[in-house]
Amino acid sequence: MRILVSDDLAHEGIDILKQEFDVDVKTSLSEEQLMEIIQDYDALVVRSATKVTKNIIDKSNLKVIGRAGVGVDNIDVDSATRKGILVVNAPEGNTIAASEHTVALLMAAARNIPAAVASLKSKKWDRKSFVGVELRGKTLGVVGLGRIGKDVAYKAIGLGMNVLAYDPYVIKDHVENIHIKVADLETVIKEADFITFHVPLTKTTYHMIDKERISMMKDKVIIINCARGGIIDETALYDALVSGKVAACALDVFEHEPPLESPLIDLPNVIATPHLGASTAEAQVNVAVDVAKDIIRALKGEMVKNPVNMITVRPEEYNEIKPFIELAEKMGSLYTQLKNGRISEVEMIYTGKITRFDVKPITTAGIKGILTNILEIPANLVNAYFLAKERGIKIIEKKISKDQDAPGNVILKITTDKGVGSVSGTVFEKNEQRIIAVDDYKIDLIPKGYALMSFHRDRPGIVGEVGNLLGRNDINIAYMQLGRKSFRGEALMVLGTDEEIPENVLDEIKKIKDVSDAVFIKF
Ligand SMILES: NC(=O)C1=CN([C@@H]2O[C@H](COP(=O)(O)OP(=O)(O)OC[C@H]3O[C@@H](n4cnc5c(N)ncnc54)[C@H](O)[C@@H]3O)[C@@H](O)[C@H]2O)C=CC1
Ligand SMILES: O=C(O)C(=O)COP(=O)(O)O
Repeated sequence: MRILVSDDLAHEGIDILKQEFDVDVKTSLSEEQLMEIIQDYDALVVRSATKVTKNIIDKSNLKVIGRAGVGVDNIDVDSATRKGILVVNAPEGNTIAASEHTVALLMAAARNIPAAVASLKSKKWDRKSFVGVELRGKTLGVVGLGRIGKDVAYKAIGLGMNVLAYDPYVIKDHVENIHIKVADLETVIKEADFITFHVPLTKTTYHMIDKERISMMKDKVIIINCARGGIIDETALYDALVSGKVAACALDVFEHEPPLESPLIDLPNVIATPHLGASTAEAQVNVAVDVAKDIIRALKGEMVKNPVNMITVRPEEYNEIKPFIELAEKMGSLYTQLKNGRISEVEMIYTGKITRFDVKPITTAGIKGILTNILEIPANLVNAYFLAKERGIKIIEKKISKDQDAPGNVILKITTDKGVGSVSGTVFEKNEQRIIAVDDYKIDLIPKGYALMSFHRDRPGIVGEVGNLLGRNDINIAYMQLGRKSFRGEALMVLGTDEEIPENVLDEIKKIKDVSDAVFIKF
């Protein structure tokens, strides 16, 4: 397998990748250049410079895209997800670097440090022009209270600041215990003397600070943005810096990078660094190593640590749910091999001890199994939900957790325009997977290898007739299962076979008296 690294990555990460796979490092490629070579690679590793566009993704045969850092706004994650390409990032390794850079910018802006340095270096001894403001006792507004925002808040509290934060996704009580006051966005921007941003760039956060919101801020506010350009409308910010509404701002990030044409960087009250938040020796090693390890896990088909577009399984739960993930996929695949019809709803019902866990990965695997036989695009655990949603399939997940000590059971119920059908499965001790029912037929089937499933009316001799026919065609029977609704009533026969059953033999089976259907199943 081949890996392309298209941005600067610390050699510690590249060394890890090289131990397992072929690695090429080619940086500063244009979209066209990347499109020309991307088909040759299974994995792509980027930082923020490479824009991983839909065009690149569509051209690629990538299995995984790794982001050595946090923000994935330079990757078209939706296009990757649709194609079943896993996206991973390295969200922990640069928290401290970004948080320390934020504090550095905060202090530099409060004390006019860059301008004062430049003045002295131009041989001027000017002390009057650079009188600053103190941080102690002032209010720092923190927008986005994730890893970096929280760390900045702790540091600000250490500097004697009051912290007022806005993050609609954090639990208020939890952070207020640690002296961070939480409020809505308007209150934060109205009351803060300094405002710092630590939200990802998304459709919701794009231009969340515009002309109107700037007008609500205190006069002479100082703004720090070490998160993403695009969160603040740069034209509105420019006007406010010129008018003096905003006293100063410190920017590490810009809507278009490099921002060499941006009038913002020429303003005297703007401090600007070239996206250096994560650029410390320590952070670069951390993120390169973290992303390299996840790329290797992904290429080896193992569970990754930092998926962006796939459900995470907690490592301590993985061993418990893994056999159910495998089983659910086989149940889904069995269903769509056995029956057809336009699927409108998939319901996964869980009982017994599996209900103690997060079952979403199992549901996803069931959907993957269903879609694998009916879609052109290969379904996998990354795109299964997405593809199902795109086809208008409603997905319901239900846990019936009355007896959490009973063996775990999964029922997959599928509604189509031809009716409702189901497959049930369980996992015994030692992770033995079994399919225990198809519709109302009770069976006990190990979902492995090949099987013939035939529906017939129960009568003496019918099993022998099917067996004989397979024998005549040199198809060996490995095991047999019979499920019937009633004595001499409708029945389902499952014959495990060592060989594949060709179409013509299936047709002959279907012609046997009282056989209503016969399907060859591959697990
Ligand atoms: N300048 C640089 O070099 C670096 C910049 N970054 C940027 O910083 C961002 C934050 O990084 P982390 O703290 O590690 O991410 P994180 O995911 O831990 O935190 C982001 C926080 O933003 C919150 N959030 C999301 N949407 C929001 C909204 N509409 N309003 C308010 N809060 C919202 C989330 O609830 C979360 O708590 C990254 O997404 C990245 O864009 C990260 C590292 C380095
Ligand atoms: O991790 C992030 O989100 C960053 O913005 C860091 O970007 P970089 O890897 O230094 O180009």
